[in-house]
Amino acid sequence: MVTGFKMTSITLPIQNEPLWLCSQSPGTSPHEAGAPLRINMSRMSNILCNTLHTLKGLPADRFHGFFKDQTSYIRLNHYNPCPSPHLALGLGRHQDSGVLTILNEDDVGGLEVKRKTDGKWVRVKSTPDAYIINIGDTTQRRKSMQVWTNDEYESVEHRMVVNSERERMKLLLDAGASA
Ligand SMILES: O=C(O)CCC(=O)C(=O)O
Ligand SMILES: [Fe+2]
Repeated sequence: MVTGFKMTSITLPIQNEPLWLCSQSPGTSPHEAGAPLRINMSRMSNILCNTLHTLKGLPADRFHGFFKDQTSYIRLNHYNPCPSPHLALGLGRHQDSGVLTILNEDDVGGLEVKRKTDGKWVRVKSTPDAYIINIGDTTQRRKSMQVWTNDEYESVEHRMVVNSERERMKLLLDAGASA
């Protein structure tokens, strides 16, 4: 049994004006701290959807109506250091649901994707100022990027490997279409 490892995830729905991310700087209200981030990531997912569709020859606004009552979330994942990283995963293998997920890789690292050609797990390199875009899988059928593009964009299986010494914080945006 692995003891002393904990992964915590906080989820903030975008649509319903819920909780705000806590501000770390004294004197800044949570509202001021959270708003720019939330809006920018939400806008980024719209721009990305349009771009991905345009690249495939689809009209950019083809799916706008699908986001009328969007089910998007911002998530904050926190992974404690794990004393036995070879015995535990921060997050097991999965494909993201929904339309797409936006995240970035920090210098702690640990995100791995399963390469389709040989089934090997490959570590994602940390690239400053770059974002990773995960294509949503088919579990929600009509509401995933893979289905919308007729499998032209395929979702990838991924997992999180933990670090023995350093904690890891990860901010993600899960873009989801109307329920
Ligand atoms: O924390 C990460 O780097 C990835 C987490 C992830 O894949 C997820 O929450 O869906
Ligand atoms: Fe994921």
